[in-house]
Amino acid sequence: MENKLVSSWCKNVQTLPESYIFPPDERPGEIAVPLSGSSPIIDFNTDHALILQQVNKAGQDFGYFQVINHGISETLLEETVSVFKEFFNMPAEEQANYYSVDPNSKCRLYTSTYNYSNEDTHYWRDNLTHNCHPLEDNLPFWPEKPANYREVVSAYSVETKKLITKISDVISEGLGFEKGYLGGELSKVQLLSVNYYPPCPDPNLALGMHSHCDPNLFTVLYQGNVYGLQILKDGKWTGVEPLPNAFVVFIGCQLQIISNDKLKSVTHRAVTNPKEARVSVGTFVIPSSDCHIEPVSDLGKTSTKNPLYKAYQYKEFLHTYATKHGDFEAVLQFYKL
Ligand SMILES: O=C(O)CCC(=O)C(=O)O
Ligand SMILES: [Fe+2]
Repeated sequence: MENKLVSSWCKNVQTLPESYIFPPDERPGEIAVPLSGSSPIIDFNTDHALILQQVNKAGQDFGYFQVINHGISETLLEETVSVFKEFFNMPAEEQANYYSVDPNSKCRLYTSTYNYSNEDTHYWRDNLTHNCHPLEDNLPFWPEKPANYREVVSAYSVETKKLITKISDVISEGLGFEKGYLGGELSKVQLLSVNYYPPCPDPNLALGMHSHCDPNLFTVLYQGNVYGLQILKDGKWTGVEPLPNAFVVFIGCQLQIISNDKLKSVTHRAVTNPKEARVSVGTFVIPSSDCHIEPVSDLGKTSTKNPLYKAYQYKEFLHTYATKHGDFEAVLQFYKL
């Protein structure tokens, strides 16, 4: 397929092309929505019991939280974002080497969604996706340019893996499971998904990413310092403020089901802005495709007594999620007992 990346043609464009203008009822409207002042921020360098309590509360009330003092250096975060910016600013001929909409390809560079050719309206974003671990198996498929891509992104993947284990353990403990319960098959895959949102000529008419819940276990997102992320809270789109060096953690659909609705998965999307390119670096923690998923009671040993959802294999969930076009409410209804 022809290279349609927004980053490869948008620099010469002053008005938003028709195919990026959403119908009036789907537009983000005034983008200066109030940022969520009560946004849950959790300091990972504090009392362990307090962290467990805060993670549980945020997962129940908000479906996401921001983590500060997580142990990943500011320098590495800056270097990582700068490598991705360079990647998305390479000449179109270079980018074309990585362009792929094949969901089975080991490294995918595409624009809007995988469904570009059938979309009514396109999203103002490009995306690069590849697996991270084990590094030695996956690294050969990663971009070779910019020259330091593999070195910097390896370091980032290793550090985020450590953070993912910390987060996974506090969520496990907070739910009353033993430490490590959410590791293993439930967290088998670490998928890197980098979004690039170039400055947009008319952010009130366009969207960067569609409204969705993450279908996986949980997601760790570094959104840098440019605003664009919004969550749907009490029926209103609310901004998630970019905090210096913070990670946003989203409770995924699988955690909502495993926790029998104790934790909630929150609907979110991305809007654009006219001035600054925005890079968001998502790491999706994903169960193996054969992984057995069901609501689990305390200590994670037996199925819960009053399960709200029936058991399934993760790959079945993905199939249902696709047939329901990512509508999580409809998917939940499908698995409801
Ligand atoms: O760009 C963002 O802030 C949102 C990214 C996101 O929700 C995702 O990649 O699933
Ligand atoms: Fe997401």
